[in-house]
Amino acid sequence: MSAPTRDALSFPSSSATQIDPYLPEPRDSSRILYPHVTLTYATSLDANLSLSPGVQTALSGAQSKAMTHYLRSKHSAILIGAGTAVADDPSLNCRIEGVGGYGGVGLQGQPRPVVLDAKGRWKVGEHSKVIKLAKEGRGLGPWVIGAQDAPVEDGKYKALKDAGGLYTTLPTDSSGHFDWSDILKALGAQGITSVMIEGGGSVINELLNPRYIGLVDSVIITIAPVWLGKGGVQVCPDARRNEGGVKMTVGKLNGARWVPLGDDVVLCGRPGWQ
Ligand SMILES: NC(=O)C1=CN([C@@H]2O[C@H](COP(=O)(O)OP(=O)(O)OC[C@H]3O[C@@H](n4cnc5c(N)ncnc54)[C@H](O)[C@@H]3O)[C@@H](O)[C@H]2O)C=CC1
Ligand SMILES: Nc1nc(O)c(N)c(N[C@@H]2O[C@H](COP(=O)(O)O)[C@@H](O)[C@H]2O)n1
Repeated sequence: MSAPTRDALSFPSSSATQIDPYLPEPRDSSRILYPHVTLTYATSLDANLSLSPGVQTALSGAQSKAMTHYLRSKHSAILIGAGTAVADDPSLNCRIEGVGGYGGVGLQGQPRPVVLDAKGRWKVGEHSKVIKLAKEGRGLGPWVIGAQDAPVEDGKYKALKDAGGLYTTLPTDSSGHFDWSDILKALGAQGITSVMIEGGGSVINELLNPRYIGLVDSVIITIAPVWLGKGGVQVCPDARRNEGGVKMTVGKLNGARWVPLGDDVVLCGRPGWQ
């Protein structure tokens, strides 16, 4: 057991029971091929994730932030795109009271950070928060997924390896993108049974695209009572169109549940089409 820490967060069980139906079953071995996918992010009233690309913007209040860390404790991995890794220098660990590093045993309850970095944009190293936390025993080392022909700067493999992480590659299509089925199968092959995908804008809009929406099990959105204005990183997926280019259907959340948390509201549901 590690000593409880001052920065540990807590999330009341009365709120947790409202979110739990949207979360993966613990240790669900049927999810080996394709992990359970929870898409989750915080947005403004005008559907922005941040003020502008590359700018970290705090939207979640204290209670919804604790909810995000509760979600992190319920997934075996947490995935972001390189744009978010570069903008935010995120910690990507779980800081809820009782997980490993925050009062719990070993690294129990800590999710594996995964960063999609097809073009080698994220200069991860000793200075990165996620690396420091892994070395302090407060998080797992990150896995970085690059393109097979992407440049890898000196020291990247070592920095990741020393922190218990790794660098791996996947094939890309002609526009340099991984196929999401390949990403999820690669995680499943490493024993990941559930992944929480936090963003940023490109990642979320891709997964809400009609082509991929079937891979997403749950969506959990924190809506903060602010407007960020034009020029932000916006959640706005491609529409589903017929051959003539006319919009056919609208995406929607089935089984929607609204959970007020402080000044924010958390919307949970299962994605589908109307
Ligand atoms: N409010 C919130 O909950 C969140 C806000 N953010 C914000 O979002 C912004 C970053 O968003 P974006 O610039 O859109 O970047 P992003 O985080 O979506 O990363 C985009 C990059 O990820 C890689 N990538 C994504 N999908 C890929 C695929 N299928 N195949 C290969 N590589 C892929 C590529 O390198 C691409 O350039 C930041 O300002 C950050 O602060 C990020 C996460 C959550
Ligand atoms: N839930 C949530 N609320 C916000 O207001 C946010 N800006 C984000 N951003 C995401 O959280 C990551 C930061 O995590 P750490 O606290 O550094 O562990 C960031 O990278 C985004 O994915 N999320």
